[in-house]
Amino acid sequence: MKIVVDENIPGAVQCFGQFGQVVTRSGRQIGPEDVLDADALIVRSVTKVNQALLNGSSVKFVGSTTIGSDHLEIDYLRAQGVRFCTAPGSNAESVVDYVLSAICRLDGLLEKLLAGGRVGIVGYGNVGKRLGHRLSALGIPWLAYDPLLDPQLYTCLRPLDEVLCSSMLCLHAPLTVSGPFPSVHMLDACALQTMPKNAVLLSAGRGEVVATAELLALIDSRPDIRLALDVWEGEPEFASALAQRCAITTPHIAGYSVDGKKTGLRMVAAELADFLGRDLSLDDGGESPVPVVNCVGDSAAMVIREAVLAVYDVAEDSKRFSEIIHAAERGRQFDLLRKHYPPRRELAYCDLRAANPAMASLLRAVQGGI
Ligand SMILES: NC(=O)C1=CN([C@@H]2O[C@H](COP(=O)(O)OP(=O)(O)OC[C@H]3O[C@@H](n4cnc5c(N)ncnc54)[C@H](O)[C@@H]3O)[C@@H](O)[C@H]2O)C=CC1
Ligand SMILES: O=C(O)C(=O)[C@H](O)COP(=O)(O)O
Repeated sequence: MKIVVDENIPGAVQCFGQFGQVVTRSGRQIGPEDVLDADALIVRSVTKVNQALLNGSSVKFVGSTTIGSDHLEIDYLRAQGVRFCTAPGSNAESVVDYVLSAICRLDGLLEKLLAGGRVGIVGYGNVGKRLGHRLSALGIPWLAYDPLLDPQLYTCLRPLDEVLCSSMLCLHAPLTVSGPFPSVHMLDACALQTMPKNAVLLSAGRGEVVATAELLALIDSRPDIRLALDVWEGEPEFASALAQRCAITTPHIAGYSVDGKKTGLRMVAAELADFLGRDLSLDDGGESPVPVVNCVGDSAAMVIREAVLAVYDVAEDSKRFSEIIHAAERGRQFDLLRKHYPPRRELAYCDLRAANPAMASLLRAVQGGI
């Protein structure tokens, strides 16, 4: 059995090696000739898995170690009887950690939210729900927009115009181009200009959800809006004029925790084992050691900042990105930052300790416990 695997999936060679011969390729360069005689294909979000890639190939299983599925031509895979899977929820906690880190790093934002400033969440799925849960635990008010869910089941759901009117808007919708509520360019000039004064826009779903040209046209007249962008239209290329204007700018790494990647790999490996009717052996080093963080602050904001930034400081990623904004071959540099991403743990896997016992419940809230 031949399994073609994106070379940038940590642990994949060993994991999929138990099922057959593993051949690694650069995800953006996997072409029809690579998969012609393959039985399975394991990808990340950078490989378009469509008719052009698979036509005439022997691939019968496609696994993507990602949450997003916009790179898969699902109708085609179904029509061809190709079994496929993604890894729903695998790195959702990592994305929430990213949002919390951005909140801690944007001057005054944490204090504003703790004092009653509201977060608006667009896309109330695995990421949106976990984000809402963590914000509630911290006592931060929030609302969500998700037109595909029943507002009678989820009372947090509100119309988009109301959600846009928040101190911070967090975009976590998937990229869709059809159906009743396509998300492509849903954040256009009309929507963006209704954002309140001094609002923050954080985008960590897919870059194409924001109409980049319209955002670029707007930002000169709205210097008050602060931007935290992790995803970009046309990755790995990105608009340097937009990146330059961001308070936080990162190369699509919100979901890049060690824990999230490991979960994604395990989910896809389990699906392949099931497809093949084989047992799965997960000899991937088991669980990693638990990092210990000691927090000494004596105010809520101090303790939250200490804990969150000790585990994951988005400013470090933002600094690395700022160094490539004007580089030659920006797209290649963007991919290199992703390829050589430093190990990062999720808050939920850390042992957070407070010197002041009164702060202990706050640290549980940072991790999602209430
Ligand atoms: N920046 C990063 O590193 C990462 C980005 N992502 C992106 O985030 C997206 C969301 O992730 P999950 O929450 O796990 O996905 P999910 O599939 O669990 O939830 C997505 C939610 O968005 C809703 N939705 C669909 N169209 C919408 C629209 N037009 N407006 C508002 N809501 C809409 C859906 O009804 C669903 O409830 C993924 O599809 C992926 O593209 C995911 C992981 C990491
Ligand atoms: O899971 C998703 O969806 C993502 O966007 C990933 O976290 C990042 O994508 P890859 O680098 O794994 O393609």
